Amino acid sequence: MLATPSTLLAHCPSSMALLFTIVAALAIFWFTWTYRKCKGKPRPSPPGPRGLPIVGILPFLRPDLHSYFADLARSYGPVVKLQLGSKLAFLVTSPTAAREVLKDQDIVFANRDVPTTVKVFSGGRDIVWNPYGPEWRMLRKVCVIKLLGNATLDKTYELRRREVRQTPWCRVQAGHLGNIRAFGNAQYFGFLPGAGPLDLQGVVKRMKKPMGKLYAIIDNIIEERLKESGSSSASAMEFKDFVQFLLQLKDEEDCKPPLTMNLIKDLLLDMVVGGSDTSSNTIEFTMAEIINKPEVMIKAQQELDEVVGKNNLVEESHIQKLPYLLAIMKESLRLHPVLPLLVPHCPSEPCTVGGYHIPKGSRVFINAWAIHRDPSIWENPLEFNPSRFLNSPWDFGGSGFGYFPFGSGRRNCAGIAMAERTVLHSVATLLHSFNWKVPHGNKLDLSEKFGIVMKLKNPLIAVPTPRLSDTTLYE
Ligand code: HEM
Repeated sequence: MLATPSTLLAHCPSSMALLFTIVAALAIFWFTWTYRKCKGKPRPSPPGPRGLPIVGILPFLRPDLHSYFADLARSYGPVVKLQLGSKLAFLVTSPTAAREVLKDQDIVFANRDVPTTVKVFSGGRDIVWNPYGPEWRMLRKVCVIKLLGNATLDKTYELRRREVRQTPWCRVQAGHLGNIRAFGNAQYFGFLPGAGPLDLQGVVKRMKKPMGKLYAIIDNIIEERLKESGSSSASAMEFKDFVQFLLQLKDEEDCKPPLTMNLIKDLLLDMVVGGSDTSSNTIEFTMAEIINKPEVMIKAQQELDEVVGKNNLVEESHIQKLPYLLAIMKESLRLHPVLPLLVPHCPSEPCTVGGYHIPKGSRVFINAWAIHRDPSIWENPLEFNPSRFLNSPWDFGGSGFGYFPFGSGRRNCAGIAMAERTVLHSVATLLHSFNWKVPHGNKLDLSEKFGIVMKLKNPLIAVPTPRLSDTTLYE
C-alpha cells in the first residue's frame, strides 16, 4: 500500500507539527507583507479640476457655491480635491463618504478651519470654531444640556411666544442684523498665500461696525443683569433669559475649564449669529414653498384646525401633535438646507475618505444640499412633497446620511431643539391665523442665494387674509 501524505502525517506527529509550523509561518509572512504593502502605499489624491498656479480654482468659483460644487461632484465623483489658493479643500458628496467623515472618523474631523474674520473678532474660541478639546466639550455641554435643553427652553417659552405673536408676517427676523451677513461672504483673497491678514476684500473692515454694535448690546445686557443680581442672590432671582442663566451658571457651577465672562459673550454671540438667520430663513423658505403649493397649505390648516381649533391661538405645546407640519419643515430643509455645506470640518490628522488621502488641516465641505437632491435617494427630488416624510425614518439627527440639514455627529447643530420649536411655532401661527397668497401680478421666486446661511434670492412678499372666526384673537 502506498503511503499518502495524510497517512504519513497521521503516523508521524513530529512531521505534522512541522507542517503546521511552516503553514503558520507562511501565513504570518503573507499577512505582514500585504499589510506593510497597503500601509506603506500612499493613498491617491481625489480627482478634481486643474487650477491656475498660485490661485488654484479661485477665479472659476461661482457665487452659487453649493450648486457649483454639486456640478463638480457630477464630473469628478463623491470626493473631489480643490486647490483654493494656498488652501487645500475637499468636497464630499455622497452618503457613504459623508458617513466616513461624520461618523466613522468623527473625532478626527471634529475640528474647524477658522476663517480670518472669525479670528479677528472672536479669536475662534466660541463653540462653533473652538477646536475639539476640553474647552469645546465644556461649552457644548453648557449649550446643549443647560442653555438649549428642554427644561430651559420651557422656561424661556414666554419670550419666544411674545415674538411669534408680534410677527404675523414673513421675513421674521432678517434685516435686524444688517451687515452681519458679511460673515458669510466668501473671502476669496484670504486664500492667497500670506494674504489672510491683509483683508483685501475689506470684509473685516465692513464687519467692524456691526460686530462692535452687537458686542456693545451684549455688554449692556450683561451689565444690566449683573446690576440686578447685585440686589438679590443669584439663585433667588427670577428666571429672565439666556444671559442671566449663563451668569448664574458661571457663579454656581464648577465648570472645568472655567466658564469665563469672555466665553459667555462668545456663546451669546453664537446664539444670535447661529440661531437667527438660520431659523428665519428656514421660515421664509417654508412659507414660500407652502404658498407655491396651495394643497399643502390647505392640508396643514386642516391639521391645525383639528388640533388647535379656530377659536384659539397656536402654542408651542401643540406642535408635538402636528405631524404634517413637522413633515413640511423636514421637506423644506431637504430642498433648502440653510447651511448647504454645513460648517466646514477640518481633519486633525491625515486620513482616508472614499479610498483617497485627505491631509491634516485641509477644509472639508460636505454638500448636504446636493445629497438631499440625489435622485438615487429621493424620488422626484425637486418636488416639494412633505408627505414623503410622513412615517419615514429620516429625522434631524442625521444618522442616515441621506438627510442631515443639522449636520451629524459630535459637531452637529447645538440648537436643533430650539430651531424645531421656533420654526414650527412660527409657521404654525402664520398658517393657522392667515391664508396667504402672492400679491396680484407678482410671481413667486423660489431661487436661492448662497451664503454661509442660504436665503431666498428675492425676499418673499405675501398677502395675509385673516381666517380665524374670533377676531379678538388678532388684537
Ligand atoms: C433651522 C435652523 C438651523 C439649522 C438648519 C442649523 C444647522 C446647523 C448646521 C448644519 C450646523 C453645522 C453642523 C456641522 O458642521 O456638521 C450647525 C451648527 C451649530 N448650530 Fe445650528 N442650525 C439651526 C439653528 C440653530 C439655533 C437656533 C442655534 C442656537 C440657538 C444653533 C446653534 C448652532 C451651534 C452653536 C453650532 C455649532 C456646533 C459645534 O460646532 O459644536 N443653530 N447648525
